[in-house]
Amino acid sequence: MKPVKVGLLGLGTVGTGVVRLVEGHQEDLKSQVGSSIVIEKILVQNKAKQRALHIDADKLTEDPWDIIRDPEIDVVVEVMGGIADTKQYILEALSRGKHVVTANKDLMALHGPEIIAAARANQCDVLYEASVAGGIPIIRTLIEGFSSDRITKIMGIVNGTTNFILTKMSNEGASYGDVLKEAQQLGYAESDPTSDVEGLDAARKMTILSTLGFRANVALEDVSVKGISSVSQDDIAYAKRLGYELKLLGIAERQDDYISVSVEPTMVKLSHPIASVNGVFNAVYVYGEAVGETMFYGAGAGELPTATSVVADLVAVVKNLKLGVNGKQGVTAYKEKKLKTDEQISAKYFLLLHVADRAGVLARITQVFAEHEVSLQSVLQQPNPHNPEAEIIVITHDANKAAMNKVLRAFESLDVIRQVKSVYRVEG
Ligand SMILES: NC(=O)C1=CN([C@@H]2O[C@H](COP(=O)(O)OP(=O)(O)OC[C@H]3O[C@@H](n4cnc5c(N)ncnc54)[C@H](OP(=O)(O)O)[C@@H]3O)[C@@H](O)[C@H]2O)C=CC1
Ligand SMILES: N[C@@H](CC=O)C(=O)O
Repeated sequence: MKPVKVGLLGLGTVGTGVVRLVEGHQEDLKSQVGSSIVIEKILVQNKAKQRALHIDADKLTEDPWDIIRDPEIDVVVEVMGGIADTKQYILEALSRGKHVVTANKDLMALHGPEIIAAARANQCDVLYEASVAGGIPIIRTLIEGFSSDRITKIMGIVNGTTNFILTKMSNEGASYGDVLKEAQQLGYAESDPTSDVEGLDAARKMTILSTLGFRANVALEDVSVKGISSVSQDDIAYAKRLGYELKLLGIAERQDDYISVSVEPTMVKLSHPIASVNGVFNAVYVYGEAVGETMFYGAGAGELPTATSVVADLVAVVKNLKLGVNGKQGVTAYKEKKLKTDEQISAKYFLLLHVADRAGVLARITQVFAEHEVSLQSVLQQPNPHNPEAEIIVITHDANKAAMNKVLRAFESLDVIRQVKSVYRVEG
């Protein structure tokens, strides 16, 4: 078979890893697919920029159409990021019969169905394994490994930057700002790290995972999102004292065909395997009705881990080329989603309340929970280290989200409560 020619859009953290793997593992790749894989041209923003790798100058271009419109290019690998321009390049590449591999979760979460339909119409592959959980092959696992099962829960640490930050805050007492800078230097964070710390990156990944896992048309706006920017050292310390780690979790659940998807900082019981997933590592816990509990673990971001997923997709495209089956994989039709109401969403909650330190306070607070039928697992009252008043820590039993919201609204007008300091979901 003649060499397969690749046009690479982007030569940053991930693009550099892709070049290293394709060049460094060339013989091994060739032995798997029967032809060499050649990176023919590379799109960058600035050809004059110093690069971590030596690349022949004539391979670099600042004009995307040099790649998209080149009839010699068989596969476009998109690792430049962004949405509007990238979508245009990918759709044009597909219309010209080129296969596409992308690491772009922003694009796939928003426009995945349209891009996949365009690929199918042109009998092309569009593969996006690296878009979720970096080096963990979770997308292929959900599509193929779970094809015989019915998944009811997908829960994961799917953002490496925030897990890196929370781990360093928890284990080393490091400051949020310093660790975020370190994550940026290590190439983990998005070009605008707001999408990492505010949970949007994780929400995009959970949109992709829940669409594939539940085989339903979940959209980004269906995901309720809260990030970690308001998590304090105090919250982390309390979590630890009570036997939990605070993690940014994506949680997708299905019950009787009703779905909920959220991203939120969550107290995870230390005995749950997700609690010990640290640093830039990601983990995705999947519960299938038949298989029971499973968990997939690995590096969630960074040059080579992410590049392994991109290059594995490239290998899959070339194998499909050999078999003449491009554009024929994947789920052909997703079910119309049904979203759970707040009354149908059930979880345990942790609350940290700053309260007046006087007789009867605890009774008035527990009364509010009782009025809304939220039952309590544990209640702890102690002096508040920051002022002369007191703190109450409550962990509820499973409660529906609507009832919890009513409790929180009632607390706004309860004079004995000075401040609802923190509210977190609890898992495990
Ligand atoms: N970093 C990671 O760990 C992971 C990243 N991803 C995704 O992979 C993609 C790439 O991420 P990453 O490698 O970190 O990004 P970087 O910012 O490190 O690299 C982006 C690359 O694309 C080029 N580029 C960006 N915009 C343009 C443009 N408009 N025209 C031409 N070239 C452009 C840049 O050129 P130049 O070099 O000249 O600036 C650079 O080479 C993103 O979608 C990201 O979300 C997915 C999983 C993990
Ligand atoms: N910024 C992302 C990169 C990988 O998707 C993360 O931190 O997980």
